[in-house]
Amino acid sequence: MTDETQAPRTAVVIPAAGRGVRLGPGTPKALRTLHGTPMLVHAVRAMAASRAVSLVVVVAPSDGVAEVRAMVDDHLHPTEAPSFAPARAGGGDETDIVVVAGGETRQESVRRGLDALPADVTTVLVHDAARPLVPVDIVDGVVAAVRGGAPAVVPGLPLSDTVKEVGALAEGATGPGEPVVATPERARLRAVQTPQGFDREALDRAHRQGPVQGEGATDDAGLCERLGLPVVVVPGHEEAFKVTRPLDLVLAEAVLARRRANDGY
Ligand SMILES: Nc1ccn([C@@H]2O[C@H](COP(=O)(O)OP(=O)(O)OP(=O)(O)O)[C@@H](O)[C@H]2O)c(=O)n1
Ligand SMILES: C[C@](O)(CO)[C@H](O)COP(=O)(O)O
Repeated sequence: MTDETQAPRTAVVIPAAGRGVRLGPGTPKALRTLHGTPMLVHAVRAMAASRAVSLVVVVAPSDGVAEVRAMVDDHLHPTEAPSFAPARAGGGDETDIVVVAGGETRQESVRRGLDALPADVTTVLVHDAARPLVPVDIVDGVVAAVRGGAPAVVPGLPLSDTVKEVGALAEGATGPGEPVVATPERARLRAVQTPQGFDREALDRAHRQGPVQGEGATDDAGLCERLGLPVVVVPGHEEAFKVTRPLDLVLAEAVLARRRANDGY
């Protein structure tokens, strides 16, 4: 329950508890470095660059909470101050950072982050640590859409590939490939990114509903769709891509190098 007498407050939950299996063996993905800085720190900075964001909840690997807390303090609280003042577009207040332990799935990690939010938070963003380079304009666009009345907002981009739906091969069957069962109309598809933005009450409700069958909900907006809530897509950005496979690391380093050359980032 939120206190209507207080100013609306926006918080971000950053799930960062994944292992990064698709990236290959090594340190958990969110703790790997890009241009010498952990991916998670890039992601926190990207969120805190928005004037709207006053609290970030980082969801760390359950065996790495102390390490992540120390990393956050090293990179973002160098003077032991209780909160950190990021380089915001246009200046602004400071951002508090809380670190909590994650779960076995992304969905469980997000729920644990939601459980850590104070009562006065009315708008929640959920942002993958694995999307460290999202520009602040995208964050602001999502927040504006939620504050404008949309209960669930996702940034998205049109696809450049044609997408095929495939069926499963019958048990024991062999064949030259997976059978194609449909080709959805590409113009109506969007590849969705994060941060996804929500009315806090709607997202809490979506996370409290029963278990999801099959692959599960691969994003938080999907849980809202199951409740029948309207979800809208706002423009995403190509630099908000998810670092998933080794080639994505090469792209991320190249984007950072271009930013550094262009504006000394
Ligand atoms: N149990 C989990 C699994 C994922 N995540 C987070 O959810 C985001 C998106 O997930 P993904 O890119 O799939 O990350 P991983 O699960 O680490 O990757 P993989 O599936 O390759 O192991 C990441 O920031 C990841 O840290 C999480 O907090 N808790
Ligand atoms: C939430 C997400 O980033 C939206 O595209 C995506 O669904 C996460 O998927 P992952 O398999 O957990 O990386």
